Amino acid sequence: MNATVRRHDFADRLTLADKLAHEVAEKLREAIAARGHATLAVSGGGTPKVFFAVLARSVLDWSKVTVTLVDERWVGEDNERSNARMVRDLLLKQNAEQATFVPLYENAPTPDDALDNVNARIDKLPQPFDVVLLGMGPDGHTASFFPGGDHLAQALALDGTRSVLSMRAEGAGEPRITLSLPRILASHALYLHIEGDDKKQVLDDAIARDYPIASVLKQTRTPLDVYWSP
Ligand SMILES: O=C(O)[C@H](O)[C@@H](O)[C@H](O)[C@H](O)COP(=O)(O)O
Repeated sequence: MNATVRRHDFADRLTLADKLAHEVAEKLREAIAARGHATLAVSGGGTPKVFFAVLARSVLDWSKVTVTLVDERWVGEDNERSNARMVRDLLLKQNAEQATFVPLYENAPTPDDALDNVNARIDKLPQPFDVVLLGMGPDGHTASFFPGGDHLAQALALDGTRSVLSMRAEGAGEPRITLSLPRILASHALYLHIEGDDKKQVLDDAIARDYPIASVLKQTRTPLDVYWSP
């Protein structure tokens, strides 16, 4: 049996960004109304940039929202590849400036040196998250679940107990730190945001080719909403 997967296709990326921001903002408002607080875990990379800019303008009580990352490249915020830098530059602006940000990176030589600290930081956040947003690479990775990753099996183990793991892989560039699959699936709402025909094809092929994203498609814990535009 596979996850419940709902596909939402849009004519262009701006329409997608608008609809997804509207949906996510509503989930955050509902969480605040129900629990007094909301948690949002976002992905890095290039795809979410427009969506972040739209979401940042959403009207809600951002002072009650905690934002963290699904994964991070092990670089400081002075590096253009830092996902934290992108989140600060694009999402934590305008109304969303009031949100609290919990980064995965800290100033340590390797993700392994910081792993206990980062795990403790993430474990302090409410579980489940209210909203988790995933992206996907052309190689079928999501979060930092890269094909051939050194901790891929541990990260994908549904009975794993660590929230955060380090990851090194040929396709990853620098060492990474990533939430585990069970920590990602512990979410009231789970989205995959992808753009382009190439990524649509990768997603369609994912289970047959056993790409890492297939682990999200095959689990039965958490329904997945896929937002796609050309
Ligand atoms: O830090 C990262 O690289 C991400 O969190 C990663 O999982 C991303 O979502 C995909 O690589 C897609 O990246 P693009 O949107 O740049 O294609």
